[in-house]
Amino acid sequence: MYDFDKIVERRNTNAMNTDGFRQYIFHDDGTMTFPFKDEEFVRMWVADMEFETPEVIRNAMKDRIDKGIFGYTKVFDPEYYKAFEGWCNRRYGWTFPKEQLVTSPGIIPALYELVGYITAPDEKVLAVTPSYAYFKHAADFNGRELVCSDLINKDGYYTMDMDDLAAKAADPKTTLCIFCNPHNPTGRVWTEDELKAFGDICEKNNLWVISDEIHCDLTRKGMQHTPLGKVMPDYGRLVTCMAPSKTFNMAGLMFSNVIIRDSGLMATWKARHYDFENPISIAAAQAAYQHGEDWLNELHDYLDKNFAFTGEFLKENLPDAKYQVSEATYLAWVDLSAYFTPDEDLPMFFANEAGVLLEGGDMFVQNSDCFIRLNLACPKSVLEEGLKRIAKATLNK
Ligand SMILES: Cc1ncc(COP(=O)(O)O)c(C/N=C2\CONC2=O)c1O
Repeated sequence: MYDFDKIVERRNTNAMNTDGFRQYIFHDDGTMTFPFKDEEFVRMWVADMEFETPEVIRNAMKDRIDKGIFGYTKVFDPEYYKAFEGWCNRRYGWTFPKEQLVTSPGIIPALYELVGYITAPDEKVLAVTPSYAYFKHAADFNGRELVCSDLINKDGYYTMDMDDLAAKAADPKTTLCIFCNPHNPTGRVWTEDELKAFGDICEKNNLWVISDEIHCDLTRKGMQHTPLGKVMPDYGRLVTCMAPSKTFNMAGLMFSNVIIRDSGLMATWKARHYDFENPISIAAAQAAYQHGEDWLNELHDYLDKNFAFTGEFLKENLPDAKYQVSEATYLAWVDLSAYFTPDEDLPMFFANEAGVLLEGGDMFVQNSDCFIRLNLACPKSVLEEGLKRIAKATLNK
């Protein structure tokens, strides 16, 4: 019903994906040159999708535009809470009272604020690694030390090192954990048992936890996301972050959900957070949760096929690459340590030798040497071209 094979032109739309890669990946000041024109690159880096945002969402945005005025706006209409809470209840069997829900122009801005609201200047933030770099940036921005607990990698399947987490959580100066559930970049969907073990460590050490669940709607068929709040139903020091931005390719609309249980932290948020919102973003998010399910189900089918194709391709063309289908996200995490050494700059190599833009190596804080992360949320034809170029450049190096 939906055309995920369609190539959508993104240039001249101020897209990070097409125009921001030099600065973000290579910290370039605009002088860097490559043996490829910008339009010749296969873009598999930043986590947004090459698929059109569902028409049902775009129609809701157009309807709001037709109302004609875009003055100061907040989420006053209870229909938004009903749509989002209904989504969580239907899909995850999890719910929360309306007074715990606030919104933020993105989860990263919320993390930047919450680290400052929750931790004192001399306190530390805990995260598992490899990690989405912005977890470290949120600590850095607030002048807090990030303490890393390396995930255990067993043939491409990652698990939490509970003994290491327990030891690091026991430090009285470590007061907050930013937890990625599901996990970017390894793609893990944490099981209830893993979440309970993690939750026990947090509870024993009275740790604040921000559970970043932005990827929760993007699971492979048969995988079930469990909100951390579901296995810690009575834990007051939990903040849960979710958003339609990854799910429906609307990150540019800057709209996400923050569920704060602690009344004291909520009071601080309400006192310090600038809570006006973009009226078109509210309309889009509400339509996503009310009417986005059909499109999402078809997206799941398409992504599952892209992950399966990637596995077959690597087995045939880069047999020493280690790869497991990600249980969630649209990001493939590929171990190329059989072909590269830790000192090699993989994003630079693949940009110059393959004309592929990807993230990898030390872009994920630590515990990520020789890995590349591939965005598979693109038409199959684009994925195939990207994989062919990656394999050719790797084998010819
Ligand atoms: C775990 C996680 N949290 C938050 C965000 C961003 O939230 P926002 O501020 O957009 O609401 C991302 C986006 N991840 C990206 C974006 O580009 N590459 C990535 O890995 C993410 O992976």
